[in-house]
Amino acid sequence: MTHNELTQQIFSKQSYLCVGLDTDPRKIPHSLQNEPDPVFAFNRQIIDATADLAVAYKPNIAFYEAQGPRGWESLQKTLDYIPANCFTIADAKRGDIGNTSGLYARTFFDPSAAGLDFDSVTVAPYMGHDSVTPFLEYAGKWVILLALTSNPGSADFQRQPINEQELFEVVIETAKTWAGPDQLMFVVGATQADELSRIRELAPDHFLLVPGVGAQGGSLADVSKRGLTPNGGLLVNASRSILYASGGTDFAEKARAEAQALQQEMASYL
Ligand SMILES: O=c1ccn([C@@H]2O[C@H](COP(=O)(O)O)[C@@H](O)[C@H]2O)c(=O)[nH]1
Repeated sequence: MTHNELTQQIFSKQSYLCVGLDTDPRKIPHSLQNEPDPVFAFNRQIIDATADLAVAYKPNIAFYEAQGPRGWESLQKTLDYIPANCFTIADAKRGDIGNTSGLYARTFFDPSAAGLDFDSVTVAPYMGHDSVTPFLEYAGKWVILLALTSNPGSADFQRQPINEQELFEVVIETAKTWAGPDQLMFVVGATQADELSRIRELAPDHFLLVPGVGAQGGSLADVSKRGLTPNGGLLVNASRSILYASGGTDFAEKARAEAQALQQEMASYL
């Protein structure tokens, strides 16, 4: 999906919601446990309940890898089920020497390899340009680079001063020389909303993927006030607060209600 297509989806759905598919088999309602693939059965109902409210879906790969081959099968079925008008994110946080990154890129972007055809993958910047560029070689695919993450440990390295900047600022400025806003986004945690104005000065045209509203307590209002651009420019993710809004048979209905509350608030900011 291109930058323009994503922007169009945001304005037509009046939403910049990304639903995180962090599906933990231990949290799936009992009513689905006897399904042949409980994870896919759960995801399918979540997608059906939220597809008109969300512009993106983000399966976190850890939840699928932890299930071994069954998990990869659930991931592939889930990805195939996501409607074509929704942007897809493999939240895998990959990055290695170039030769190895090339294989990670193939895994998520080349359907003839592992069967997966994501629009984007999250990548860690720590190993530098040659660990990121193999992902950028796939035309039409996106890298979403970790910049300032939502967790407390983000202070350990990302906030360290370096040449009168903080490390996350150096990451953004440097990575902007590797790819433009049509292929590169940055991850900024919703819990870091205070830094968003500064980040917007550095990256006025890049999409930001913002996880951390809902279970992590980030403020959608603060993120939107500081991060929205005339083109939208944000994908705000919520995972647990939507997926597990109810543990009962009404889980899809309750997930929809959570997603709708976020979408309606987003519409008021657009
Ligand atoms: O800085 C980051 C980067 C990634 N994540 C991921 O987003 C979701 C958040 O889940 P919630 O349940 O809404 O808290 C999860 O997959 C994280 O691994 C992040 O939270 N922060």
